[in-house]
Amino acid sequence: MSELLNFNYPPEQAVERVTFFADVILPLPLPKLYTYRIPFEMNDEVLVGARVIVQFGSKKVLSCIVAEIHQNAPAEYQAKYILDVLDDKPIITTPQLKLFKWIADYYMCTLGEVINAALPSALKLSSESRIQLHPHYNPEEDELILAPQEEKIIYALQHNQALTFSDVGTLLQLKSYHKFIKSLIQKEAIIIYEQVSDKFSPKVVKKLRISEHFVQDEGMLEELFNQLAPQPKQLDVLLNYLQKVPVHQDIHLNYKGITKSELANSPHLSASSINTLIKKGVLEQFDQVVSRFPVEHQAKLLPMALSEHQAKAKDEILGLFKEKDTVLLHGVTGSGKTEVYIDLIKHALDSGGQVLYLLPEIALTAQIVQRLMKVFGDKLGVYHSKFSDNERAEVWQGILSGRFQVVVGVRSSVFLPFHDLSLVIIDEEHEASYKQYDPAPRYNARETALMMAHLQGAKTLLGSATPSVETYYNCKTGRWGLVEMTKRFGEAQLPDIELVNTREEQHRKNMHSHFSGKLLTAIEERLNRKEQVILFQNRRGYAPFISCEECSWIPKCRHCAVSLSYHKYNNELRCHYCGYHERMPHDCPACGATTLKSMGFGTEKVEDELKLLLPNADVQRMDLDTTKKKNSYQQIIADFETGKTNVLVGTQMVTKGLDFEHVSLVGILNADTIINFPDFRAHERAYQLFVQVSGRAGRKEKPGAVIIQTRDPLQPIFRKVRSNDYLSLYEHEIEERMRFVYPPFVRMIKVTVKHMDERVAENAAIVLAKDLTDRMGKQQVLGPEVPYIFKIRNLFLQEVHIKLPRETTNLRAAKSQIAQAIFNLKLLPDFKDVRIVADVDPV
Ligand SMILES: Nc1ncnc2c1ncn2[C@@H]1O[C@H](COP(=O)(O)OP(=O)(O)OP(=O)(O)O)[C@@H](O)[C@H]1O
Ligand SMILES: [Zn+2]
Repeated sequence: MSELLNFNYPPEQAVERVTFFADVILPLPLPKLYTYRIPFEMNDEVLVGARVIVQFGSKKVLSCIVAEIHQNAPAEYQAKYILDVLDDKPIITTPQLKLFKWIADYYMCTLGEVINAALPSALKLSSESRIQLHPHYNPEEDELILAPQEEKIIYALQHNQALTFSDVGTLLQLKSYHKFIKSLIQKEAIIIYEQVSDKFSPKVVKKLRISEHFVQDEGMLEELFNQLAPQPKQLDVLLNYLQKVPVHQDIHLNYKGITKSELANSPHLSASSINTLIKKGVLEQFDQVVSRFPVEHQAKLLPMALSEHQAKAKDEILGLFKEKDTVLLHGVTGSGKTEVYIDLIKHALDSGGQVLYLLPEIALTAQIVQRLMKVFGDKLGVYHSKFSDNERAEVWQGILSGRFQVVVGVRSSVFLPFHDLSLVIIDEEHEASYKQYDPAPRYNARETALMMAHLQGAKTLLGSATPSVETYYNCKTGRWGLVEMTKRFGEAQLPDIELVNTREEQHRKNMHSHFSGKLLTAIEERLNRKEQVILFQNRRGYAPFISCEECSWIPKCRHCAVSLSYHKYNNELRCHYCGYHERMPHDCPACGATTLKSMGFGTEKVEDELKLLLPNADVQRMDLDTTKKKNSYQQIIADFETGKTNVLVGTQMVTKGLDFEHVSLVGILNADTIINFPDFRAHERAYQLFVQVSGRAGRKEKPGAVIIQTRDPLQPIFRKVRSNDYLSLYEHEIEERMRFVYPPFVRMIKVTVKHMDERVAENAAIVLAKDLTDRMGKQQVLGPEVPYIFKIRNLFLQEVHIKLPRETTNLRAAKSQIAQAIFNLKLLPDFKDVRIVADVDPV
């Protein structure tokens, strides 16, 4: 806790003293850094990257990060003093600060937003607004006209140093008390401040040890034995302690002590004699701070010996790293890329650097962490959002202290305080989930990690069986190195892929709900052979919408322009955009008929129906709905690994990276919705998805098969998927991108205009698009247009797309033009409450 009431700093000091100023990052979306003056006596204490406390505005006290220290007083305002210093060591490293500035710049947001996203909340400070008397206000002397409620507040403040807002509510017995606080602030009778407290709480265990004076020399211990001789039970406790903590061999062992339960864990020891010894002062209790990640994972195994192909790939990568900073490992599914990564990580750690291993999704961490833990033991840190705040803060600090040298994590791990990175691995580099949509910073962890590596002189290895077109293009043009692995590890073969025409099957009455006879038989066969099956459907819930057969009524979200999905397990209709939900009605609210029918299908329905169709299947589902709890991923994956379940149904979570020995069949229930998605990347995405999910089959000895259900088997993409022909996909795509001017030939920035009123949104977008066109030219500005989903959370949306030719654009200048256009728009009275979001490199 810091007392923050010290507003009276001593007057200006003697002249020879050097005056320093600090630019700080406040946790607010402010466009600029604020400059504060460092009180002379804190000159040595204020450090770049550490947290300090400052007063912001006239009413707020906040914690913030020092970004820079210099001697230039701000020209525009009188700098206030820093009030207090919180950290004696930086919690943000210098390369990290540089990276944060790059993110803010590149993704067009503020440093405050970056810091907010970056710091685990346990390292942010919690603050609660409180009020106190204004330092210049003396209720006894100054005459202010106060309302009776205001007088009550002042009276209370004369007797208590401070009140929280809720105290004021209780005091006045009123719900709407804020107006009195506001009025007192205006009258300068009170001020608001924030009580700041550190939220990170270390984990503490209670332990016991022999009180210090008994172990200072051997005589004392002997003396103690004599004293306790008449009490055999107590003597037993002491002997048991010494057996477990042999203090007589090494005095220092006593310092670590033992927990009470460990001490009591012996047949004839009584808890009461332990308590007596504590009371007598023979044993003392103390608190010990322990890690939330106990050191039980000593590295046990050497990495697996690399196969010839793997060793060759590794040598090629290391060779290319001599000339290039970035290399792509393009290896087919199951080619054993992970072992190559492990080998390279070992190599990097041996030479003393840090390693970051990025994965696109939590579902993937479970298996990879297991594999890495065996090799790297407790040097390995794990970082993702299913961890508690305190756990994340501990990983953060573990990297600063050098405890964790290699970290596996998802998107947000690019914010971690590395300072000596030598290798970054970006696994499944093609994944769209590396991009953050909302809120700002709307960063792509792949690009951010590349920049982080660049800033720290580290090498980056991207890996994928289905690289993104942009990445492959960088390799083809020679900017990045390329290493290929074209065969699966060992004897394993790529699976056979078969297409089932669901339109025809329907005619032949060969569809059992959403399963073709062929798929169903194939599943049954595998289960009879004690093999396993993965089924993919790209929607969660039971059905994407319901409809009345009589009157065609379809329930829609109240806040978004989408239909509500039906979730059967809780009989609910739910919006997947805003979370709005309501009970599934029994009969149609429009016409009253009882003919509501679910349309289309999601993972929940697949699970349900399969259980009916094949009663001997042990089906488990993995999607957003079944993985809300902290350990649910691990549980689902472990159950499938051990054979407790034999069919895994899921959304894109089951499609990539997972490695199961006994999966010999993969089924894609409906390929059509994936192919027909309206986006310039749709084709690429569909290819990636089909190849990745197919790649889960036949990874070890058992040969794999894939069944894809579609109404249109002649789609050219299937030919490429079946022959695993990435190159032909790439060539087709890159030609289209060139012809229709899309990335990688241009950078795109999507500007979304949002407003409650459809007309206002539309007009604002027109004005904005016009201004942008005037600035940048017709070629570069597209729109405005109404997106496919035109309303989300009660805001109507309009989009303007900007295309910036990669080779010729001055990106910084272009972004500043865009920012200026947005700024100007907001100055117009009609549009002042329009919300505008710029998304750089949208995916
Ligand atoms: N050197 C090795 N010795 C023994 N087993 C290996 C070796 N290399 C890989 N494997 C095994 O081969 C299988 C496939 O490897 P891995 O999961 O690394 O493939 P991948 O290239 O990452 O595939 P995907 O792109 O599908 O994720 C795994 O079960 C792995 O344990
Ligand atoms: Zn909604």
